[in-house]
Amino acid sequence: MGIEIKDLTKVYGPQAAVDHISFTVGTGEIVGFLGPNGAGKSTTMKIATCYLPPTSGTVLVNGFNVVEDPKQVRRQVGYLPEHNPLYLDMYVREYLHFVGKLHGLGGSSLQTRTEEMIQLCGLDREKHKKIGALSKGYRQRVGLAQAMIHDPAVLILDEPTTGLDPNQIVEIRALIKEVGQAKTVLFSTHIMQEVSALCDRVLIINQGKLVADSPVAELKNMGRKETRILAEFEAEVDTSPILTLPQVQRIEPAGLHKYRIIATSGSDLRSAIFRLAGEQGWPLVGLQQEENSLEKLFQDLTQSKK
Ligand SMILES: Nc1ncnc2c1ncn2[C@@H]1O[C@H](COP(=O)(O)OP(=O)(O)OP(=O)(O)O)[C@@H](O)[C@H]1O
Repeated sequence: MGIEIKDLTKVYGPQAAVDHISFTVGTGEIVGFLGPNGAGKSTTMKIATCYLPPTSGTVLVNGFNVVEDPKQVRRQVGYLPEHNPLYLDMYVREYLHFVGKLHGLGGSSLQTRTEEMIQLCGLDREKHKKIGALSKGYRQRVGLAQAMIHDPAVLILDEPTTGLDPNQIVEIRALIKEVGQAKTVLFSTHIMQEVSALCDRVLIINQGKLVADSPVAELKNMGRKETRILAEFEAEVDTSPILTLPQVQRIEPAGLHKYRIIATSGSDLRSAIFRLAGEQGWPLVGLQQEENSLEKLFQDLTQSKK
């Protein structure tokens, strides 16, 4: 079931911050939500977590409608908002207890869930501190712990790694990956490597409109009219026999003893080139199919519409 969004629009005055978007996030999927500043990511996430009403369209979270059944939606969903508002004067454990109680937990299940979240989110060493005394990374962990305390099936995380140092980024990503094995996760980010590292699928939104919804691997080949293979040799070689391979269009120099072989789209010529190198006695040391960079693709999809 996961998240089902159909023809969602949110209008602020004259501006359509979200403009007729539709997508689904299936159970057990981790999906990255990308877009430039002001594209409509947070607005979409706030609607899916019942913090904002939609102007029109339908949003279902695990089958429950955000407008008709917000109580059920809140039970199904854990939300880490962009600015992660926390009560800085509360102690970590006290705060998690407080949030757990808001979700209707009590007695031993409240104690157990709080301890589980402290362990899962790596908060054990910091659990006796006030939230105000924690570093940004640890506050983010508290934010994740509060989002998961009621064991929701769906997690919606708005820029969960923004402002963290590289070590903390790696740790929070690992945590998302771990919890994502059992839950549906939609998270927004500006970091392309994060999408490659974490996601099954990526959504790109620009000026309120969805401009891509695709598996990460497919996205890397999107818009590509040709296949490019980078071949590296130990010494200079006469590459003209490569031009006789079917589908090869041209060869360009790409550095010392390196050549970029350009072929028609969809053809993977690596094994043919490997065989040819053996026949010709070429000292081949590297053979690699080049992918689109996600950064470039993101620019293409989000700048052309401005
Ligand atoms: N309460 C509001 N009133 C008026 N306009 C708003 C309001 N909230 C958001 N907007 C506008 O809606 C658009 C989408 O904003 P949103 O916060 O959803 O973008 P975003 O993709 O999350 O951006 P960022 O990456 O910068 O967080 C922006 O132009 C923003 O100024």
